[in-house]
Amino acid sequence: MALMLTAVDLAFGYRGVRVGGGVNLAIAPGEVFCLLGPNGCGKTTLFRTLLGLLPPHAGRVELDGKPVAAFSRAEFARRIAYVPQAGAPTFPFSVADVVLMGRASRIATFAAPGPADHAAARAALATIGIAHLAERRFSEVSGGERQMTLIARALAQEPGLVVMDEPTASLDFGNQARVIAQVRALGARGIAVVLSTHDPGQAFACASRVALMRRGEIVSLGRPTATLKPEALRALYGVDVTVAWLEPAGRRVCIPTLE
Ligand SMILES: Nc1ncnc2c1ncn2[C@@H]1O[C@H](COP(=O)(O)OP(=O)(O)OP(=O)(O)O)[C@@H](O)[C@H]1O
Repeated sequence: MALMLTAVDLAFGYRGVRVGGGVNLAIAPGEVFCLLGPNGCGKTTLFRTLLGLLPPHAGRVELDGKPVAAFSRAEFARRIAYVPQAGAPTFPFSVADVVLMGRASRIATFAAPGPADHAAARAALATIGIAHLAERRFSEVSGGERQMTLIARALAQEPGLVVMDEPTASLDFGNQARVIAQVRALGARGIAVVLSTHDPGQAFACASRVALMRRGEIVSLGRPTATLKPEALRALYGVDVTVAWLEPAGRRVCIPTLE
């Protein structure tokens, strides 16, 4: 399902606390949009506002030209999935049950999940490569495995767009690569992804566009090669950065230049 998420002159924050503003965005169908910025700059707060979980302080968020507030949560969830930062879990469900919960917006009230829902959940587990965890308790798998489970849940939802808040945080080297490959695969299947990360190199690996956020404002936005310049990254993070084309990888990489 191709859809378009837009933010117009958006200001965002918490009750009585403005975190950022002046945000204008249009996420196109199937694009991978990466948000970079230092700790505390407002990435999560912006995402929660785009998802309609926090009311805008000013401006508006629209989905296919309609205000997000005009959608019921179920209508919204059939279009947009959210992969939050994997926090400490409290519920004693199995991994398979958590993934099946991604189907909730597609199941009639009071109805049980049907064969198509179980099949979608199984397919999502297999795509993410965690079918072997299906019967384990969500509260007893590792932080990385929980993150992979939440990504599988988003896939089972069959959305047009997935918002992922630092999806590679707490993942080991291999799982980071698998998640970024999965992000690329979603984009290739026409599912848009909006993700935040602390690794600018990941934007080169998967993003069609990247935005740099500083103190709640987007200070630069464009294609990764045009936006992720050493000077811009230095201004953003306060460290010297080397950006270089790495022939064997077939893409640019980005590393801090240590003194
Ligand atoms: N519930 C809240 N009420 C008030 N202020 C909050 C709340 N949650 C976060 N903040 C503040 O909002 C600002 C932006 O936080 P946010 O979590 O959006 O940053 P972030 O860019 O996602 O950070 P990180 O990269 O560390 O995850 C911070 O100053 C934070 O302290």
